[in-house]
Order: sequence, then structure tokens, then C-alpha cells
Amino acid sequence: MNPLLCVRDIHLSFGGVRALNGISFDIQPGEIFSIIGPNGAGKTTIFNCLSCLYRPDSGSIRLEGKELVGRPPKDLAALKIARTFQNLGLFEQLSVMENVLLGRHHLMATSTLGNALRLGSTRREEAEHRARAEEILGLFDLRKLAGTAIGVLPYGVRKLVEIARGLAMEPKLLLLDEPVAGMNHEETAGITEAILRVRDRYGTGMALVEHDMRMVMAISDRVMAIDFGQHLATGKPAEVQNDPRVIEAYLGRAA
Ligand SMILES: Nc1ncnc2c1ncn2[C@@H]1O[C@H](COP(=O)(O)OP(=O)(O)OP(=O)(O)O)[C@@H](O)[C@H]1O
Repeated sequence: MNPLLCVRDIHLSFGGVRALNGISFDIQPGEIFSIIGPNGAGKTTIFNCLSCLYRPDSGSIRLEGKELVGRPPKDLAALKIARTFQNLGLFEQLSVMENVLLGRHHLMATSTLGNALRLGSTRREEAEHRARAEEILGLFDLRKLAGTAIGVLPYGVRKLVEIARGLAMEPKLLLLDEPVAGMNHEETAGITEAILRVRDRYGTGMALVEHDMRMVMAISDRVMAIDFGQHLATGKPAEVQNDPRVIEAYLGRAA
């Protein structure tokens, strides 16, 4: 199988700090791939490179063969990559449905000519976008909240809506940045279930950065551990968890 994402030997320094020092990994289609490591290991920096916010000093990042390095962040949706952030990026006054529809903005391409001639394409197109958004809301059991303003919803539900909005972009790769940070057990279980449903329904490849090790170990197909911008181990969750280099990295920091 050809990998969905191919990251090869990326390096990135900030002044004297080597944030990434030769990181390489692949993500397969439909795979849930987690990146773990102690604070400051370089996880967010990898995500920022994958979402074109940072440009590596060297190395390559290809999604289905297309080079991402050097592309501006505005190209991300067209490159079929969506990202959720540690802090929610939703519009509080807008409804759940409106927020999810915003994820489809780049797909809304009703032609100016069609509008001008009033061929009805806008209404048809809008109906299609709504149908897709409703399908995603249904996947997350959120249909009954479609008209509710984000601002009144609890954090766990907002996070689901943020993932739904990312999914509405129809990404090949979904980047989930600490999706269960600050959540209680029940909320974490809800997000975990939602992520598994996404994979099963749409076959979306997902990269996850998350400090909740129990969640990471339960959900990931493979895990990559890094420290000081360097690769430590990649493999099945239990293999990586028991790898002496990984244990050392975590214990070393805790001391
Ligand atoms: N924009 C930046 N300017 C300067 N240094 C940076 C920048 N972004 C990251 N770094 C440095 O790169 C290193 C890796 O940081 P990064 O945020 O990627 O770690 P992390 O693994 O995500 O940590 P955490 O788990 O605490 O979020 C750190 O030493 C950090 O200070």
C-alpha cells in the first residue's frame, strides 16, 4: 500500500534550538498514528510543519506524493489536510450547523455565471453541503443540537463540533492536537468513540498528539515517540510503551 503521508528527514531549528533533528515517518490510509514525547520534544513543531505553519529547514513532507514543504497554510484545505487545535477555534455565536458548514467553505464553488443566470445551482449546492454536514453531525449524535449556538454547549461537545468541522472539509489527513486535553473520563470516552467512528466511516488517516497515554494506547494503530526533536521508537502502542528508550525519556524528564 502506498503511504498517505510520507515525512522524510525533516530538520528545523529556532536560533540555537534544534526542534526537529531528522524526523521521518509514514502514515497509511485509514491509520491512527500518534506522536508522543515529553514536554518540548517537538510534537507541536511536527504538527506545525504538517499544517504548513512552519517550513522545515530541510527534508520533505508528501501527502499522496504532493510536496507540502513550501506551501502556504491557506493551501491546506485544498491539500486535503484538516487540523483541530488545542484551543477551540469555533465561532461562539454561530450554531453547530453553521460552524460545521464553515468547514466546507473551500468546497463551495457555485459559479458566478450560474448565480447570475439564476439556474438554481446555489440552492442545490447548499442542499448538498447541508446534507453532508448533517451526515457528519449524525455520525457524532449531534443532529439535535444543529441549531444550538456553540457558546452554550459544554466543552466536550464543542470539541466534537470542532472535529466535525474538520471532517466537513473532506480531508484525507486529519490532525488532532490534544483532542482530550482537560477532559473528564466521560468526555474522553466520547471523543475516542468519535475518532474511531470517523476512521470506520470515512477511512480518514489521522495523526494525533496527545498526553493522555491511556487514550493514545487504546486508539492508535501505531505510535511514534520522540525526544529533543529526535526519533526514539515507532511501532504498535505496547511495543513503544515498553521500549527502554521511551521509558528513559519520560522518567528522565520526571526526575
Ligand atoms: N516558534 C518557535 N520559536 C522558538 N522556539 C520554538 C518555536 N516553536 C517551538 N520551539 C521550540 O522547539 C522545541 C519543541 O517544541 P514543541 O512545542 O514542538 O514541543 P512539544 O513536544 O509540542 O511540547 P508540549 O508537549 O509541551 O506541547 C522546544 O524547545 C520549543 O521551545
